[in-house]
Amino acid sequence: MKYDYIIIGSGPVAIHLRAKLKNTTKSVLVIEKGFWGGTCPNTGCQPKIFMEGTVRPVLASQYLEGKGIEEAAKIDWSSLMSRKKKIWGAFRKNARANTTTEQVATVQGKGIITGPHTVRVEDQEYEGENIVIATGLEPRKLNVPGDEYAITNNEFFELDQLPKRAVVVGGGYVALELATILNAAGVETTILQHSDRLLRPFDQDFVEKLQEIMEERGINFHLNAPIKEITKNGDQYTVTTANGDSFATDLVINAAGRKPVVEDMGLEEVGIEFDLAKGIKVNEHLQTNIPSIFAAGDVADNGQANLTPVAWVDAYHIYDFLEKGVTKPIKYPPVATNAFTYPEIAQVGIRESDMQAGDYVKTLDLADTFIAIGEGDPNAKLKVIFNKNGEVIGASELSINAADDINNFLPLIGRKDPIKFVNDNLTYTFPALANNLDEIFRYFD
Ligand SMILES: Cc1cc2nc3c(=O)[nH]c(=O)nc-3n(C[C@H](O)[C@H](O)[C@H](O)COP(=O)(O)OP(=O)(O)OC[C@H]3O[C@@H](n4cnc5c(N)ncnc54)[C@H](O)[C@@H]3O)c2cc1C
Ligand SMILES: NC(=O)c1ccc[n+]([C@@H]2O[C@H](COP(=O)([O-])OP(=O)(O)OC[C@H]3O[C@@H](n4cnc5c(N)ncnc54)[C@H](O)[C@@H]3O)[C@@H](O)[C@H]2O)c1
Repeated sequence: MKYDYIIIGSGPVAIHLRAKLKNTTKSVLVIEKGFWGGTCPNTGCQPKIFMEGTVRPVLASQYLEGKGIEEAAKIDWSSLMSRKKKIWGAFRKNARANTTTEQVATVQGKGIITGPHTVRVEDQEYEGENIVIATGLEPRKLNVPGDEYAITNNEFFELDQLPKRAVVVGGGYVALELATILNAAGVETTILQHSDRLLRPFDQDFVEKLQEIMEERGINFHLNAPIKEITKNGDQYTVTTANGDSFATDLVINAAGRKPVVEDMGLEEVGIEFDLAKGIKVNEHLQTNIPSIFAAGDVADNGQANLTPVAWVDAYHIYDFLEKGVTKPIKYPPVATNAFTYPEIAQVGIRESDMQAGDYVKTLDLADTFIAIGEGDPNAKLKVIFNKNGEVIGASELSINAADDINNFLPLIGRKDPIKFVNDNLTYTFPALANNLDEIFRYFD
């Protein structure tokens, strides 16, 4: 069978590429070995943000207990999970059928590349004018005895029962987001991070403050604590670190990073260049060293953060390059990112620690703003970084609304005249998060 496009992996890359290809008569085959829709709607962003919908008001009520709220709310895990499973169960059931159209064929199974234009699934070979590898990331093994006892994000969003205690291995996005949910649900939560830093892409002053706030809520952090082994005794586990400390627990979560899905899928045999840690090597059009084979999204070594909107940008570029004849190299817009902790921590552009001579930072204590006072967000802070010409080159935020507020800075990144632009063009609703811009640009200058 012959197609114009074969996409291996049905995640955000495939979703956005096939949406664009709807404008054409090109035939598409999507191959998926696991859940249709990929990581984001099955084991990533979407179940996470769904659970945040309950976690946020519960934590907000804790902060405001005795300050306007009589009794803080509590999470009812079983009704939360049954609502989650109802919504995502239906999604999983229908996702493949919703992908399949007259234009888009679907195959369930593992795609193995056999040549510049061919992909095999079990005994069937498919031919593609273009092949797009969009196989994403998967949890990295812990490489210690007892690794098999640890669950990952793949199982976390299915947990029927909450443990009394949980040990989360890792100190990145997944570790801190899952720890936030567990702690809000009343689980005694311990984070074991092998190095001395958490959440590397973010402003480290804010990360330290976040750690302090999470510790005040009862989350135990152990940095410089690489784990040595996990043992099981009945229903309990013991996690031992190289420092000789041991932690008894009812659940171990491996959140120690994810690796590109590149193995055992024909890359070596066909001669496609890749790196086990960074992913598949691509040029400025996301082509691999075999021009008919592209790689996009998390699995591509595209120099970008592994985020859903980046996967969309990749999909759009492949469409523009192949269907519109656009020859300009891929250009990523400023990519904003946020860890869904409580408070949240967000970043776009450069951080204070990346500043060069002549750059300067303006820091705003958002805790004094009416929204933060009302919502109970005493640690809210914002930093905006400017270069010597006054252009905005970065913003960092720690606040319960950081994920949304950071987006207000996106249109200003790289602007030569941010103050004039804000003054001349933007009159926001008041009071609202965007008034933080007023504070930074109008009252400071
Ligand atoms: C817990 C968690 C939370 C996250 N939260 C956010 C967030 O809040 N915001 C954000 O921007 N990003 C978030 N991410 C990252 C986001 O999920 C990814 O960046 C995004 O899903 C990448 O899309 P993709 O299409 O490249 O790959 P994926 O969505 O990973 O899809 C790859 C698909 O390929 C399939 N596959 C692999 N190998 C084969 C093969 N040989 N044959 C057939 N199919 C194959 C896999 O089964 C998978 O379904 C989160 C990730 C995790 C793990
Ligand atoms: N909110 C979001 O946008 C969001 C949420 C989740 C994931 N993601 C994306 O998915 C990617 C993967 O997330 P992640 O949290 O799995 O990875 P990560 O790279 O963010 O974090 C992995 C963490 O584990 C630590 N670590 C590595 N090996 C370890 C070991 N042996 N023992 C203990 N700790 C160890 C690392 O130092 C790091 O802190 C992220 O980089 C991000 O791009 C995004």
